[in-house]
Amino acid sequence: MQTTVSELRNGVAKQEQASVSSMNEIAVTLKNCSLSFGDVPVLNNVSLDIYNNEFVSILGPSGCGKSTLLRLMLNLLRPNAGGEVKLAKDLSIGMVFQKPVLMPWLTAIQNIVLPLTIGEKRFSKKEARDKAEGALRLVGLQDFTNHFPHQLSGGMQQRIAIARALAADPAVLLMDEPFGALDEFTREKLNFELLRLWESPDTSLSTVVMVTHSIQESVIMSNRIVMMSPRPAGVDAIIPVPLPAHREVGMEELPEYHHTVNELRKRVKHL
Ligand SMILES: Nc1ncnc2c1ncn2[C@@H]1O[C@H](COP(=O)(O)OP(=O)(O)OP(=O)(O)O)[C@@H](O)[C@H]1O
Repeated sequence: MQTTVSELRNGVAKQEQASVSSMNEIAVTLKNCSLSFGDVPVLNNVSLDIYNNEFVSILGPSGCGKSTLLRLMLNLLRPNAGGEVKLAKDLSIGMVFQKPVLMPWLTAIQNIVLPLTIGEKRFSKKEARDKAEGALRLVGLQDFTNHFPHQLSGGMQQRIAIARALAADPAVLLMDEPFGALDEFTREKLNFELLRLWESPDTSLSTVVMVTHSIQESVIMSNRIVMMSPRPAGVDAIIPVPLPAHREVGMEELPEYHHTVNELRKRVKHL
């Protein structure tokens, strides 16, 4: 069936694809990945498939190895012998960290342009500027192009960091507690802004993997939740979230939401 533009705008198409993700192509796969820092084992035989078009959250006890898992996916770390990390061919990957890590002496747009003009996949200055302007529009900060980080709120700075990652047109976005440093109000606002960006036909983004400490955030945002065990971490459970595909404010009232939150709480107690 042909997808209409309005369906896409409503975010239905991407989300529906996610709900049948088991039939979709794999975006990132980890097979039998163990990893140690010196003689400290951090990951223990982690196998995980992340599908195109899905939103996956990673939960687990502090220090269990969630960031390490993202760094494996990003190819910044290699697993021990016998482990394998594969990114589907031609898929580009972006990363957003807990803190926005902006250069204080550069304006909002200069912070986004800079990484586009260095490294392997380099754009011309004009292309980089156009992409950065587009990304600022996506996150609603087009009127703050020439502001410096100290002139922006914490939430706005994190939006710049998201825009910086999106400007490079990633298909897969890895996020390490992206909203952990924000107040509850800003955090909830950005949760839904991120979902709308993920659904939007104006971005190349199809897959998000997000580390979070918040059970509630993971349930409201994800299609599946990966619960990690304590270090050396393995996959304790993978929990599908039975909420309607298009997430909206107020779904926290639904029984499916409470059921999933309670199930995760019980699991956390037994870890
Ligand atoms: N570069 C490194 N060298 C040595 N040890 C490291 C390094 N990076 C992480 N570790 C250790 O690996 C373990 C897992 O760290 P990681 O940051 O992946 O955990 P996490 O689950 O993301 O933690 P948190 O939830 O607290 O952010 C920790 O014990 C940490 O001290």
